Amino acid sequence: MALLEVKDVGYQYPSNSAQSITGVNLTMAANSLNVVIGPSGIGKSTLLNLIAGYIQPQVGELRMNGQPIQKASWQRGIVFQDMALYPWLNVTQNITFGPRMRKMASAQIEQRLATLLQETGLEKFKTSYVYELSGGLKQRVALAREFINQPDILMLDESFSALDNLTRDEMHQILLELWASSGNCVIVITHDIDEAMFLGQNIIIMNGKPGTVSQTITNPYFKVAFDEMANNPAYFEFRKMLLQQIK
Ligand SMILES: Nc1ncnc2c1ncn2[C@@H]1O[C@H](COP(=O)(O)OP(=O)(O)OP(=O)(O)O)[C@@H](O)[C@H]1O
Repeated sequence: MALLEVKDVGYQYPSNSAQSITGVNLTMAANSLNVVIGPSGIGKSTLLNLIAGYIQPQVGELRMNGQPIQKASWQRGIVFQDMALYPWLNVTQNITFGPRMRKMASAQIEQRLATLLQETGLEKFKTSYVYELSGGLKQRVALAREFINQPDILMLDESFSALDNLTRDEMHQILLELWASSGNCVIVITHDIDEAMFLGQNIIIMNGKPGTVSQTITNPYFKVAFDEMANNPAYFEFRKMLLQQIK
């Protein structure tokens, strides 16, 4: 059974006269890394909100591990671009806030925290307050804060789009490492075709009017850096094909 099943889902915001998404079908496996691309306003964030359980579809259904998704849960975390970290808490307190609230055993929290601080390179900042950190470091805290929950599904909504290229490349490596060591299902929304091609084991294409999922493609260039492909016409053909799909 797939970890996530989305069946014939349609959604219309109560305040909107138009349908936002329609007829969305997709499945995702545990331990998969999925990137959703599509033009602005096509319904990518709406799809994440539905998977998170923040909103409920008027048509169709979403299931996780066979169970209907009916409300928000720490088992489906979202990292937003603005992150919403707690400025009055330090890095460690931000990362451990969720598990402490859920009364996870301290020893387990400490163990997960130590691993995450090491994987994200945040060890030397563990007592810093988040207002003291750069944008890239804040994103690391935001990722660690979700990965510490070991959610079944972890979603990133344009999380890296405000970062400079170098910092974004670092974040890609950190995300890949966290994904590989956690075994979570990760879903990334991006506008950036090169980010999609690097991070997407599966690339999910949304287009149409109202928006829908038209294709899920197994990406032959998963984890392949753009720079390594300068002389590879097949890579650029694939990139062009993706761009045409999301025009
Ligand atoms: N809270 C809301 N109330 C009413 N309509 C909304 C709301 N949020 C989104 N929409 C509409 O639903 C459609 C899909 O929006 P959504 O934000 O999911 O698209 P998106 O692909 O994530 O866009 P972007 O890439 O620009 O963030 C759009 O037409 C948008 O105007």
